Amino acid sequence: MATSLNLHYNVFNAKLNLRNTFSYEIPKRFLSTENGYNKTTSSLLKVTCKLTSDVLEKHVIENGRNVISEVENDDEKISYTCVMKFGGSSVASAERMMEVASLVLSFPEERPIVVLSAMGKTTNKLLLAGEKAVSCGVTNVSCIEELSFIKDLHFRTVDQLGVDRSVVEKHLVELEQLLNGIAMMKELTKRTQDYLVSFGECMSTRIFAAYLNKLGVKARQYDAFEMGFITTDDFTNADILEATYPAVAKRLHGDWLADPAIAIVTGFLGKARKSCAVTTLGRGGSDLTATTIGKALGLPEIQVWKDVDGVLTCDPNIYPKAEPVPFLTFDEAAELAYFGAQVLHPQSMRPARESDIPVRVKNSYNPKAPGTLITKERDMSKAVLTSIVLKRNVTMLDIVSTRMLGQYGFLAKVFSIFEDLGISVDVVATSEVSVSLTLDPSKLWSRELIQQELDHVVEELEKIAVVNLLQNRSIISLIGNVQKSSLILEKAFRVLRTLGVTVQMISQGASKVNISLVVNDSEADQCVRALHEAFFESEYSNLHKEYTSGNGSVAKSS
Ligand SMILES: Nc1ncnc2c1ncn2[C@@H]1O[C@H](COP(=O)(O)OP(=O)(O)O)[C@@H](O)[C@H]1O
Ligand SMILES: N[C@@H](CC(=O)OP(=O)(O)O)C(=O)O
Repeated sequence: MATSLNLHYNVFNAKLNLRNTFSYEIPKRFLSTENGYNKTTSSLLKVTCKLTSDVLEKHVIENGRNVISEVENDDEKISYTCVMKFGGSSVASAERMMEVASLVLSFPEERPIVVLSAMGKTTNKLLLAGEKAVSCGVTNVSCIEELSFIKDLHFRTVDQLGVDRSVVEKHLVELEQLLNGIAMMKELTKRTQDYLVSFGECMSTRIFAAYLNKLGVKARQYDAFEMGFITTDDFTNADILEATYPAVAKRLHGDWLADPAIAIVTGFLGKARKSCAVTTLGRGGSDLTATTIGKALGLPEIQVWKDVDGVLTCDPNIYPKAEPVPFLTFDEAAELAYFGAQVLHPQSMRPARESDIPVRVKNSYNPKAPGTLITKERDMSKAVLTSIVLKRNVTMLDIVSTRMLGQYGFLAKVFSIFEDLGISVDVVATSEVSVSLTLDPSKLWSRELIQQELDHVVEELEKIAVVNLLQNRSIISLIGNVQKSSLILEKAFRVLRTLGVTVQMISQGASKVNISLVVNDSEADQCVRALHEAFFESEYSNLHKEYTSGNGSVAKSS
């Protein structure tokens, strides 16, 4: 196999000095006559050189591209070929773990890194157990229902899988000790909360690795906080730092070269750079773990396995007729996740987009379904609406200038108030003297914006403006081709008018893939269902298809 690589010139040089050999073709533009390249030969030159972990690492860091799958080695491929993330629902029981194991092993040509979330609803149970421990008193910790549930689930799972109980015993003892500590201190800090929830992923990965080993498949378990995931110290919502990429690449490649084994990595976790304590990446953060590993190793594909047939046209819990979306761009997926589609972590697209690695969302309950492929670009010529997303419990502010400040000064002051208070703004619409905006309902991913903070925002804004605070609003985001915004809006407004719903704010995002509408919370579900029917099910959707394929026009057909 000889494939062209976007090799950096000096990496190419470095590679020529090596002993073990592999070969690939390098595009002419990356070659120099200094390396003995003869310009009269073909545009691609086949190069033979040695591969070491240093070279792999350097190449991956400098090029962000996959070498592993492109490298030819006479005997075997060199290292990992793909990352597969399985969420909590995919590993909720022993039965599910067996299915995931057979799914992983059904790709014998792959050498996967498997990222796992905690089993089922373990993270929620751990959080609840922590809250109960704060107030239940030390003597009652062992009676916390959620602790018993977690113990039962994990012991039952290891027993059913036929692996030794010692795989999780130590963690379950430590978990109870931690809950005792929380009960004693009558306090659950965010730092302790992160340590508490980390037990979920630490146990699921240990069980799964032990099970693969029992099957005779060599697997090695990794705690992300011990293998190079370095984050900010923002407990419960930490950001991954750049140093993570080389550290993770070095660790995984080094271990593979020393002793090849399937890697089983805890999702969602990291290690705080300053305090060195365990951090979490925000709820649903295992998706981000997977894309980070994909980027670190420059893998050809990142697979995210869920309990649905891919990213759907809307949340199936709101409307069960939601259908899979076959293709998405990174921008669409990021916008969709940010505006509330639970299916992907809001930050998870960033590493994939930065390294241009396709992300495939698949269903572990239905592996044959094609799923959703997320890439940098896709053919948008026929795309109108891709998905409808709902974000509930949004607070909206109408801020009208008292003209104390000029136009620039007014907007600058408004946004500096939000910055000072550390509150994220979602959707914004401005006129010369007023601005309407919505606030992220969870200033931090896990915590509600509290009334006291809102009062403080209003107090600050009232120094320069007349402020109207509107709560219990929802943002309906129409993700799709904003080039067709007239068509989308025409149809959306017709639907909303039929329902008698007043749209309180509209914003067309700079991303060019999102039009957001603000409505009352109480009307939101009904709007999503009606919009879904109109865009994806009714004769209207056929009208769209006709229109977008150039066979008709809205004016003519309507
Ligand atoms: N647009 C959407 N497409 C697909 N799933 C969605 C969407 N919006 C919400 N969901 C919900 O997200 C769930 C999958 O996300 P999540 O529970 O985080 O998966 P996992 O735990 O397997 O990673 C689905 O079961 C579905 O209920
Ligand atoms: N277990 C964590 C991390 C995660 O990503 O979970 P899931 O993949 O099940 O959404 C959570 O519940 O938030």
